[in-house]
Amino acid sequence: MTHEAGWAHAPGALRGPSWLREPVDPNALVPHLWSATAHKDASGDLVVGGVALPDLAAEFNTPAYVLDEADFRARARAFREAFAEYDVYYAGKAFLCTAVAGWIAEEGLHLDTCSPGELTVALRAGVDPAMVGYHGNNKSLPELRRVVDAGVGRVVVDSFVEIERLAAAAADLGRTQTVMVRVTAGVEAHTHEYIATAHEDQKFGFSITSGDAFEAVRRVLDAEHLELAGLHSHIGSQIFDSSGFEVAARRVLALHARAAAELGVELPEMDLGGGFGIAYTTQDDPAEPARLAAEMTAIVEHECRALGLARPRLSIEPGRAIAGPAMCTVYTVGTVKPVRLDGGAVRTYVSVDGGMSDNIRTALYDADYSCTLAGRRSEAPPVLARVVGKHCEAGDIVVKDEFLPGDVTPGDLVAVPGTGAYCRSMASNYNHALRPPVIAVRDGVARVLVRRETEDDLLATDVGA
Ligand SMILES: Cc1ncc(COP(=O)(O)O)c(C=O)c1O
Ligand SMILES: N[C@@H](CCCC[NH3+])C(=O)O
Repeated sequence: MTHEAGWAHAPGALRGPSWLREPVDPNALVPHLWSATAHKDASGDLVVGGVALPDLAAEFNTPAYVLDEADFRARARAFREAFAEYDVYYAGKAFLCTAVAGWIAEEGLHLDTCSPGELTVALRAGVDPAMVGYHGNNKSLPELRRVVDAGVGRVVVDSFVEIERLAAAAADLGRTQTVMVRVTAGVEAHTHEYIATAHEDQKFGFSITSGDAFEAVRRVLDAEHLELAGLHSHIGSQIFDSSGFEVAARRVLALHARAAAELGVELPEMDLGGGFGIAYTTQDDPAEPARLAAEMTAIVEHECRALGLARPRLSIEPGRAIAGPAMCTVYTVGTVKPVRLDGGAVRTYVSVDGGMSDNIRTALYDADYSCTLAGRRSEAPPVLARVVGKHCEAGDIVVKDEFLPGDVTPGDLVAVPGTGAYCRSMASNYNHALRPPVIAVRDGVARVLVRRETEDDLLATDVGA
């Protein structure tokens, strides 16, 4: 059923951004935006992992993050299999909890961490420390001592002072620590400025252009208790094609070649980072891991041949592409407010019981999301809606533009797909909001991985008057 002649297309009606289309069937899902097990049943209930979201909402309340375990595992496995000759590090910053760290280990992936808290979760889950990587642009000496002491497989260094600290920590503990040097390859990733990381004017890595990266290689090689494995480059996030990786690989391998020529060392490893994009809306068309693997491998092989280098062992660090599509957030609608704009068009503001505290990405990166009614069918003509939260900010927007049935009403459930990456992990207690639980669903069973916060949790850190 289409709604080309529907309410939303009445003269003066808002049409939204040019890429946004009215749903062909508002009672169906756009499959590539949802986790693999998600579908709508005959009554319009959204079912994920065999669990109907109205049942889940009744048991666990809303808002709630719903994690499709089979989908998460399948994506992790797809990366591991497509990049079988690589080490695949799941970037835990996207979403991490003890259960998920365990799934990553069970699926045979490495785990990338970048804070003491993430490392704690990995160790608590029983992940082999040798399978863990450690990142960060400001690691303290006590932090590095702990990392070395834990036996973390590799540390990616990001500054000269850190090389000194890490060497001191390793010497002190009588260990040899494997190290990667993070370099900025000078690539402009076509993504939001705040999530691009390989251009020169930002905080991460050693610049190849300025010579700092070569100097860092020299210093790590000179440090008695450090073992240099290779170079690391992460060009940014939500990247859809391999052209940025191609330029980065070429520049990083040129530095491998310089190290071989001038310092006499062939570096055995290279990491091309994460950043693989996912579909948040119908405008996004991400590449499959197999295609990415083939393209990236071809690039590296070609460059190595041209430079006369043996191909280094490769690694990557996908986060979003594994966790993102595996999760959705379910909310309850609290109010519906048609707002008449200049020119007479109407935007329907649908307020839900969460917002920027459980998904900051719309406010922070101007990110686009989509959504659907999750608890009933509707034949009402669609209206252009904006799904907003309950925080004290006009920018508290979850979904900027989406067509929802015109009869959307308080009490309806609304689900937003693609919230597995950087939503729970960047959630806050703004306005003393309680961070929502993460509920794993699989084969008809729902289980809590992270429980909902309580007001007692909030008060626990407030020591009182
Ligand atoms: C060093 C590093 N590796 C991996 C990632 C994961 O990126 P993504 O979740 O976009 O794959 C990030 C985050 O951007 C990162 O900074
Ligand atoms: N947090 C960002 C990506 C950058 C994270 C890691 N460097 C996002 O939500 O897209």
